[in-house]
Amino acid sequence: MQGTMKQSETQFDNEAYASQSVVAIVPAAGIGSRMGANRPKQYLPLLDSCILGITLQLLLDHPDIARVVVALHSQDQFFSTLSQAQHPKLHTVEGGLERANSVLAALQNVHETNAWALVHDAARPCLTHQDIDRLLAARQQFPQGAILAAPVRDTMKRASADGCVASTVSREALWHALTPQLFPAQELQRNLAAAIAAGIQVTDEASAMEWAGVHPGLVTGRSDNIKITHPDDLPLATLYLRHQREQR
Ligand SMILES: Nc1ccn([C@@H]2O[C@H](COP(=O)(O)OP(=O)(O)OP(=O)(O)O)[C@@H](O)[C@H]2O)c(=O)n1
Ligand SMILES: C[C@](O)(CO)[C@H](O)COP(=O)(O)O
Repeated sequence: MQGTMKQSETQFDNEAYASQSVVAIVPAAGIGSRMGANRPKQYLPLLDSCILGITLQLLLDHPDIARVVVALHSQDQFFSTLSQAQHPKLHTVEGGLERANSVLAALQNVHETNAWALVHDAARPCLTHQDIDRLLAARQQFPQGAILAAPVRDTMKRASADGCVASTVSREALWHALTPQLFPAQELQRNLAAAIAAGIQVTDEASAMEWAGVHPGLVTGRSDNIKITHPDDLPLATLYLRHQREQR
């Protein structure tokens, strides 16, 4: 579709999108139970900062991101120590019990007309501006919204209850959902609120949009955009970030 667009149409879209704010939403209210550390994982040291500090700086530095709204745990004791805490583009809200509640709380702070919400996990500090740019550009092809995702690489198995292989699942059309996920903010807020109220399990923003009948676009993202979940993800993220900084 993009390939068949006339230059004047592309220019029109670029100008139209330029007048619409992009607000980054960062769910950072989790406790990091799988990490098993002595503090919420987003505050664990990473290079010269911590996981959340690196994620926020990356988003604050992007020229197309107007504001960053971060959802924090009600008992958060660490955020005020970050060098980004007083940044004029940064706003905080109190998160909720599940990730989806935290995202919804942050979306309620978005009042800009026709804003786009770019939702990104605090726990994914290895995101690059290159991937953000690719996702923002995809609004032309996917005006309903899109997510970064990675095609499944390995042979996939379905397990049976006894822990054996029940079958091999075709990986043909399977993707890993990553973040950021980009949607019109008002629609996302409406669909997320409705999905939560209906008791639907919403593990990412696309799930809420899918539940409302929307088919978000899939935009191939870099495989180093990992979510730090378990202890052995931290050295991997350190390695990826060092490599990215060497490439700059
Ligand atoms: N109630 C919650 C739960 C999670 N998150 C955030 O959502 C992102 C993805 O969640 P996950 O990696 O699962 O983080 P945790 O919930 O902290 O980890 P765990 O499931 O191991 O406890 C993280 O940035 C986390 O801080 C949130 O804002 N509010
Ligand atoms: C949104 C997400 O990062 C997409 O991969 C993920 O679903 C959220 O974290 P969780 O570990 O699935 O709770």
